[in-house]
Amino acid sequence: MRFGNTTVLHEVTFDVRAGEVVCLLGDNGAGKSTLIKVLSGVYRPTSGSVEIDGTPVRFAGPAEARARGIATVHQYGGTAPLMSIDRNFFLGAEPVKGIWPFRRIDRDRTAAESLKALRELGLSRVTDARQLAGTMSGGERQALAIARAVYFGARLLILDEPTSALGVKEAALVLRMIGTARANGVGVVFITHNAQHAMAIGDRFAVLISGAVAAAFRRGEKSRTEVLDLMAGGEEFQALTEGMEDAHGPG
Ligand SMILES: Nc1ncnc2c1ncn2[C@@H]1O[C@H](COP(=O)(O)OP(=O)(O)OP(=O)(O)O)[C@@H](O)[C@H]1O
Repeated sequence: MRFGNTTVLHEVTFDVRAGEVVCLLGDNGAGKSTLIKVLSGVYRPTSGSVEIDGTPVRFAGPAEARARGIATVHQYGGTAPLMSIDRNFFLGAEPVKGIWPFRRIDRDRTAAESLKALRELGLSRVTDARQLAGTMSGGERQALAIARAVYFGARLLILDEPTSALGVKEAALVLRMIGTARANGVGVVFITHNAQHAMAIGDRFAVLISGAVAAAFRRGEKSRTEVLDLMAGGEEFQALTEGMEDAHGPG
């Protein structure tokens, strides 16, 4: 993928199968966001191709990618805090009742159906779907966005740093929801800076460095330290912590 004279992605071969979680790791500026935008139809690749079921596809825009089952959830979940949980869940696909021109959203059905779906998908703390989404925690909002994608039949779910702003329990909730998506046969691309989160859920891993896939491996093939080092942040982090020990002096 080039922008003018700047090549942001090259040598990126990357595949995701149904029912697996592929973690895309990489430091800031490695090209993760650009890759997501290519996969989700925001950018058309200047060379190379995106294939679904082995057939090359060209998306005119994100709506076309969504129509082919590619759902993208960004860091803050894409939920509207001042809308109720059920409206967020259905977002334009609400069941309606009545006959035109008296058609209206069937609020009882949206509330009941979204609550049932969220509970089946593991969001058990939600008891009233008419509550504002803003009353949910950050992790619950992420989980809601993932649950919605699974419910509406996403085949590929792209998660852009869904756990990076969350505490441990909240991150665990999101990781569980990623597991639910996988169990439902959805292919997941999980973008993260957090090697621990990646290793908790990933089946395969790809490390992106300066726009190229520098390493690709399966679960269990590398230790956490090796992964951290690969993520280019690893060596720097070690140097940084060693530097800090020096700064504290002995004892
Ligand atoms: N539209 C563009 N035009 C020119 N350069 C771009 C464009 N978009 C991104 N880049 C450059 O490409 C590189 C990769 O950017 P990208 O946002 O994909 O990285 P990233 O891995 O997602 O980083 P981060 O974790 O910080 O979001 C950066 O050096 C960025 O400046």
